Amino acid sequence: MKATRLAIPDVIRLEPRVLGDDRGVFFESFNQRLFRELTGLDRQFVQDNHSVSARGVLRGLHYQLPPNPQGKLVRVARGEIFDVAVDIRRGSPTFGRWVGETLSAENHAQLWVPEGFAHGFLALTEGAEVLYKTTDFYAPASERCIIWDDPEIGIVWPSSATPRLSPKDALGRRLAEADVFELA
Ligand SMILES: Cc1cn([C@H]2C[C@H](O)[C@@H](COP(=O)(O)OP(=O)(O)O[C@H]3O[C@H](C)C(=O)[C@H](O)[C@H]3O)O2)c(=O)[nH]c1=O
Repeated sequence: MKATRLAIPDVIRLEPRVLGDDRGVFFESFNQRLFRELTGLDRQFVQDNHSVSARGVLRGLHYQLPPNPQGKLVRVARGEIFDVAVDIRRGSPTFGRWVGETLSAENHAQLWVPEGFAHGFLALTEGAEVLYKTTDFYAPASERCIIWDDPEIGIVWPSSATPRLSPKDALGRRLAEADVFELA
């Protein structure tokens, strides 16, 4: 497993060791000890999520506020997504900045999105299957949404096509009006 801290260092790209033989491949998609050794984080994951998206679907930018903030460990089992994390911790030197990584079934890459970040992805292939672990349970009352194309954030999505959004996501707030985290 390899860990790479991105331009916002709290967001980490992880790449598992892939073992191939004449039958196919095997890799440990999650290992608590390795995760702790590579990230220095001691997180317990309590929920696994699985979504399937048509090409052009954009889910996000979502987050849960305290008392139910969620760290997410995201990977792709089929197809490809552009996965984005936005720092929404007021007081952070990278507040309002974003990082994005291409995650795919082929590259096996994963993204650790910490609590305090909004998360979203654009499905780049038909039927993109995204699996992710979360560090707290789903809490709709704590959930918030920031609009995907907020000019203040300026995410450069890898498609000029208008994405397919849920009604909820289409009504996402701009960062300037959103409830955000306060960096301790
Ligand atoms: C997130 C979640 C949703 N649901 C129910 C609520 C709705 O009836 C249905 C679809 O929910 P939603 O439209 O919020 O799903 P996504 O748009 O994929 O939301 C997720 O997408 C972005 C990328 C995220 O980072 C979050 O994990 C999450 O917000 O599943 C549950 O029952 N449990 C859950 O944990």
